[in-house]
Amino acid sequence: MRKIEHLGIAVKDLKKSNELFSRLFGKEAYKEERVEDEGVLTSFFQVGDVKIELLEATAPDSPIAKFIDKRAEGVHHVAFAVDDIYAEMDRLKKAGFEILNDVPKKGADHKLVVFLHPRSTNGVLVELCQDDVK
Ligand SMILES: CC[C@@H](C(=O)O)C(=O)SCCNC(=O)CCNC(=O)[C@H](O)C(C)(C)COP(=O)(O)OP(=O)(O)OC[C@H]1O[C@@H](n2cnc3c(N)ncnc32)[C@H](O)[C@@H]1OP(=O)(O)O
Ligand SMILES: [Co+2]
Repeated sequence: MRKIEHLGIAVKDLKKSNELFSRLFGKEAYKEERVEDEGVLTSFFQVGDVKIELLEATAPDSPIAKFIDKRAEGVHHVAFAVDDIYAEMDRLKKAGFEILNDVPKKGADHKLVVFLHPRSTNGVLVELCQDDVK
């Protein structure tokens, strides 16, 4: 794992949270992107080397809707940049972590992503992302 690539923050209302985080960072989100397969609408802010990904649910069964129902708005996941996602999945599987998807999925902002179940990572949902060159 090279570095923290982004922090994912679950929000109820992306428009309102975009305004709030724009005031916090003193700049606008650089993009918004819908990821239908994850049931989310996202926006991204660049803060130094790290990105902040805001996530609003677009369906009631979206992981973001379930998270906010059970808990509250707030930090939802930590995403780490990797160079070879298959090698990292293999390493983590052998090290006893529970990988949630066998095949990397298309994430937002030109990434291939996989998730580790929070029950295998001290309650923190971990995402691995690799640049999607296609
Ligand atoms: C935009 C694409 C991508 C990117 O490019 O960056 C994204 O970031 S998409 C982000 C949204 N997608 C995901 O989160 C996919 C991975 N998550 C999952 O597969 C599921 O959310 C889950 C982690 C397997 C949980 O699903 P499920 O078992 O159906 O939900 P429950 O609500 O029943 O929760 C079970 C259990 O897990 C706890 N939980 C859920 N989410 C989190 C979380 N983000 N961090 C920590 N813990 C989490 C939840 O509280 C339950 O715990 P208990 O109540 O103690 O059983
Ligand atoms: Co993410």
